[in-house]
This record gives sequence, structure tokens and C-alpha cells, in this order.
Amino acid sequence: MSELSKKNCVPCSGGVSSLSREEAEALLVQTKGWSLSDDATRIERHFKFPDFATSLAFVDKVGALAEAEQHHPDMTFGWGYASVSFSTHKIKGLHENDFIMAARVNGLPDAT
Ligand SMILES: C[C@H](O)[C@H](O)[C@H]1CNC2=NC(N)=NC(=O)C2=N1
Repeated sequence: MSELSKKNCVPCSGGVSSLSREEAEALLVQTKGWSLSDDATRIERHFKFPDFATSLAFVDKVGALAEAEQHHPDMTFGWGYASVSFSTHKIKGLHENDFIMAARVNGLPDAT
């Protein structure tokens, strides 16, 4: 379990700078499977599942996690896959919260 997955998101009210590419890359080491967008404003991971029901259940679990932490992903899903992406809207870029959520998503039982 990464150190990040033990943390909780802190409210982000804007007015703080987004992480630099270097800072994001350093945190990415703790979030296996996630990649940084070309402009370094979001992180994304693609998950595969054996069927539609498992994809749907996974997206639902990510949603529950997001509601609990009040930090929300963009997601697309369909038969056998889900794509989850995090960015912090208020700062139009990355915050440690995005990496905390990625680590927590990686800890879900179906996130293989
Ligand atoms: C009040 C509430 O905490 C905020 O509006 C949260 C909700 N979820 C959020 N999710 C994401 N990804 N970015 C945000 O800036 C954000 N803000």
C-alpha cells in the first residue's frame, strides 16, 4: 500500500498552484498504472474487466470513494473497461488530492 493511499483529500479552494510536471512525476511513482497527460494537467488509468457488470460495479465504487473524499473523477466505461481520470478543477491542474484518489482507486478490489 502506498503512503498516498493512507491520506485523505484536503479541501482545495483554489489560490494554490498546480503541481509542476516534476512534482507530478515524483508522485506518479506511488500510483502504479497511472499516466500523466501531455500537458501535465491530469492523470489517467485504463482498467480492464471480464464483463459489463464488473465495469459498472467498479465505476460505482470509484464514485462512492469520490463522494466520501469530495474529489471527483471523469470516467468513461463500457463492456470490459473503465477509464478514470483525475484533475483538480479549481486550479485547472494537478493537486496531491488527485494522486491520493488514484492510490485509493488502485486499492479497490477489482483494480487489477
Ligand atoms: C465543494 C467541493 O468540495 C468542491 O467543489 C470539490 C468537489 N470535487 C472536486 N473534484 C475535482 N476533481 N476537483 C475539484 O476542484 C473539486 N472540487
